[in-house]
Amino acid sequence: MNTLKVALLGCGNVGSQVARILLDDAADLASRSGARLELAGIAVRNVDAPRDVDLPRDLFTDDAETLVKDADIVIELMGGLEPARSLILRSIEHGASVVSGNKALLAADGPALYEKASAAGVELYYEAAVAGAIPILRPIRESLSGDRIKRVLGIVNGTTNYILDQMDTTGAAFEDALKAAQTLGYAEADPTADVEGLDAAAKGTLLASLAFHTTFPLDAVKCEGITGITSADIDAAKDTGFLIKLLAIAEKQPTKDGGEGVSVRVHPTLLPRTHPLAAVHGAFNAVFVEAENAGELMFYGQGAGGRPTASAVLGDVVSAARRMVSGGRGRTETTGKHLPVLGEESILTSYYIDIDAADQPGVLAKIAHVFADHGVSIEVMRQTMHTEDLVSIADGTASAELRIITHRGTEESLAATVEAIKDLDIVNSVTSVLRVEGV
Ligand SMILES: NC(=O)c1ccc[n+]([C@@H]2O[C@H](COP(=O)([O-])OP(=O)(O)OC[C@H]3O[C@@H](n4cnc5c(N)ncnc54)[C@H](O)[C@@H]3O)[C@@H](O)[C@H]2O)c1
Ligand SMILES: N[C@@H](CCO)C(=O)O
Ligand code: NA
Repeated sequence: MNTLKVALLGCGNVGSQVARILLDDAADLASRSGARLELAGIAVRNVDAPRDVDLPRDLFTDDAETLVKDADIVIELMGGLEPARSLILRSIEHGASVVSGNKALLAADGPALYEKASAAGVELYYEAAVAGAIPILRPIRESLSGDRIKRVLGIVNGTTNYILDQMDTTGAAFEDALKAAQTLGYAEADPTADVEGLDAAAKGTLLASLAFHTTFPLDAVKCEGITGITSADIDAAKDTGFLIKLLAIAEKQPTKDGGEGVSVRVHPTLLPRTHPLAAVHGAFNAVFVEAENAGELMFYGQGAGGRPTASAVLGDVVSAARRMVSGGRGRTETTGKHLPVLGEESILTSYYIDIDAADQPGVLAKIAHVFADHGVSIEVMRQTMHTEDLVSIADGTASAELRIITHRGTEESLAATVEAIKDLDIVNSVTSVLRVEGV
């Protein structure tokens, strides 16, 4: 049996688990790959740093450049753009196949890296980069390649799903839930990428590129994180039979000339509690795919954490090894469709708007007028009195809460409607504005 040399770059949450599995499960991995997978070395910043997993000291080096020169397969789990990018390029130049979990790098620079790998006849796999352990990239790239995907809705960030779930189920404060997610190893080194939606945006572009065979640039994603979500938003959602999830939504949308384009957006989203994605708790992830012929599919599992993510990495390593043993190329990126990339102005969505208004005759009519003037139609409107104080009702100082869900409209017209409502003299405040899916 041949031996393939495997170089590991990074030994943190994920890398340490990958090293452990490579050593502990060597016999199984060899029989599935058709070659022995020899862990040749692990590149880290500090070879003497304490580690959660007990690994042979002589495997460690701080010289990643030298390590990748002799490798057949390089596993990049350092994160960040540099030196990860240069080391991946160097590995490809030396003829190694590469497995990475680095969504930030792939979303920023994927096309250039896939092209280099393709030209060199080696594989570049990254199943761990989207939704951790869940097999989602390979099913989209291979199993669904005979279908047409219309839309992908993903809970693809474990940290934010954990935070929102804690806020919803235990009433936890945002900061406490974030600290717990960091301790559990879900969060990025800088959790801003998680809570501001950037991590989900990077994953959204990778999903869109594979699903729609069109490269989707990261800077074209409309991205809003969860830092603005208050307990009032959580309570209002609960009260109306919804919950809030941070979704990455990649979809085909009609273009003005009658064709179709692709949009990607990330934002906190209200979902009915009966929606399949509403059952995704804790740091779990799920990707809901709507395809023309397959219909609706849901992929569910652990999207973060060292061991689950290591499972996806090892799956890619075995696939790359098998290719090396049997020869021939795997399926490469198919971005030849070149659909137009749509910006914010073309995105169609529904809004939930919570309005604190005076409880006077004619208030509903005034508010309904603003919607009509902006061409936005209302799907549901519900009114709740804020007071049972008969004096304030009689003298006209009572207030009412209006909860409105709109039909789908453009972001532009919905945002303008909200601004115009805020300006009405009978409106005290607009207390919550969230986008809605699944109604
Ligand atoms: N943690 C998760 O749940 C998870 C899930 C999916 C994907 N990922 C991705 O996997 C990658 C690794 O994540 P992690 O959570 O294991 O990160 P981590 O911060 O725990 O580990 C990073 C490791 O890389 C090493 N490293 C960083 N820069 C280096 C450099 N310049 N030279 C040598 N070594 C260097 C560090 O010493 C550390 O050992 C990231 O790209 C991350 O986005 C992580
Ligand atoms: N920080 C990421 C890790 C998995 O990519 C998350 O919370 O989902
Ligand atoms: Na995955």
